[in-house]
Amino acid sequence: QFVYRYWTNPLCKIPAAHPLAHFTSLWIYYVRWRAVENTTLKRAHAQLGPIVCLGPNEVSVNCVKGGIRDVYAGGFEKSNASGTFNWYAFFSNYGSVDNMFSTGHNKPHSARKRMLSNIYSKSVVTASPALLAQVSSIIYDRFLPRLESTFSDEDTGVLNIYALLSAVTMDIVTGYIFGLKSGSNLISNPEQLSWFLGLYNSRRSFNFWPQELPALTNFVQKWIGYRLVPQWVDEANGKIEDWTKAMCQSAAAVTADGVANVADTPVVYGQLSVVLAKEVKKAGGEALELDSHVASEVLDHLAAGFDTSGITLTYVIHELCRHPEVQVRLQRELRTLSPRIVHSSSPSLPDGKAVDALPFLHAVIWETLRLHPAIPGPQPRVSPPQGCRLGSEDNTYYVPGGVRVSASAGLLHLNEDVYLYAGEWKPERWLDLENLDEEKRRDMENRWFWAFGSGGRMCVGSHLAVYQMKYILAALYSNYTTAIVDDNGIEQSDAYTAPPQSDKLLIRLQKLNSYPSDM
Ligand code: HEM
Repeated sequence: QFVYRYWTNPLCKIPAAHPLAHFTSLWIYYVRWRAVENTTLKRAHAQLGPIVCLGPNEVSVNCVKGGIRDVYAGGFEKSNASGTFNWYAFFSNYGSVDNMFSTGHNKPHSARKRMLSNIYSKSVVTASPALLAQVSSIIYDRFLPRLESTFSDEDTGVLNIYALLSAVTMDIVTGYIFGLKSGSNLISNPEQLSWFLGLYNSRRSFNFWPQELPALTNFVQKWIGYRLVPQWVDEANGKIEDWTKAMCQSAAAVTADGVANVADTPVVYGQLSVVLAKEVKKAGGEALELDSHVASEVLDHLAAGFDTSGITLTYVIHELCRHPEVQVRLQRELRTLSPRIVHSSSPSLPDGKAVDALPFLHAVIWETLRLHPAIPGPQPRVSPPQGCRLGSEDNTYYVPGGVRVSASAGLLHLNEDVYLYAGEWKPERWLDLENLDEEKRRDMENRWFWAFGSGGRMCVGSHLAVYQMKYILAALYSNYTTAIVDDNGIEQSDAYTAPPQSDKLLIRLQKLNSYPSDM
């Protein structure tokens, strides 16, 4: 039967990433358990080409045509038809309450996405008076004073910038979701920041069992009484859920009292709770249910939003420290902003459009998203019931329905034909793109650039992410020069979301105005 299954499986024609891959999934599970999946896939694609077989029911693709264009723009679902496989179900909250990200099937997913996409669109984000007021307050009243305070520390100007960036991005994202009054203030509360990061980061190494083998994980716990995931991980999740619900309740109270200050507008929470309330009413549901649905959705946004943006900013800063000449060029560009983002300008910020239009700031962020994507790992989908053909133009293979298919930004971004010297950080590659041949430009900018994914499940928060990252970097480098103090363990973790292995980057700030030539 084993041999029969092998010969009748169409995937056995696809080059195998390992001699066992055509026969069993054990090999790829072992790779995932050891947390070496990204490295393993990189090697496999380099040796075997743009499509490789990872198991009897699984392939990885690393091309645009016959790859991400068909799978992601083609609307492959996250869940199989029977609903027994959905890798993203792990991201539901409050005891399996789904959100947009965790929803397996496309129809309910698009209904939820329609409720939210307008408030995260580029036009709304760049023109939002509430967001501008929130970012102004967070930058001038929290972030710049926190940076300044490092000069009264014993180790003058030295700080773990990764932790602070997690705090700024969380404060901005929760500010937009819940309003400034109800959102977090992790920048000014170092104890709350360590409490939150402790809970959030400690769970990572336990993702494998519940995410890859949820049925086995439940079975072992129920029938053998052994927990593959320790109880304290559930408790940590519970505390993060309670923290989020408290922010929801505060935003509801602020709304009920009438929002007095534009910065306190709970933009996302406000819209979502109104639209979902209508849905629940139509379906005849309970108020309690509504609260959990709203909370599950916004918890996913705040987690997705702070983590990925904080990781990206950490690598921008690390690269800028390693390339002081690029840092000087960026600082020179930031001096053209009006007003400049220095303390004396408070509370005015330059217009979002002006910050967005700075070409060099854009280039350093884009090059970092390319070389150090915050989500470099595979994004699994399921082939449609009728099957499909995948692989590069001259070499395509039939893939039957129900097969796990994925692509990875960390691999697509290393294509030397599209990004010359792909392994090097070269922000200048993003400048003067209009001088490039149209096809080449589209390859670089759209087709192969995949930091935010593509298709219907693409990142809904990409414009908010870019908006906040630009303001944060502009504020930092308008005031300081940065240098590395300790970057041991800065290499990205081999994971779906990939923070620095050490969870830290120690840098030293030097005030810019101490350099007359920089003024
Ligand atoms: C540099 C920052 C960011 C990066 C690199 C990033 C990347 C991504 C990627 C690659 C996906 C698709 C993942 C998959 O399908 O496996 C995604 C989805 C998503 N992201 Fe982001 N993201 C960022 C910031 C944000 C922010 C600020 C938010 C806040 C709202 C956010 C919210 C979401 C949500 C809700 C989804 C699910 C979308 C859907 O299911 O349709 N992300 N993100």
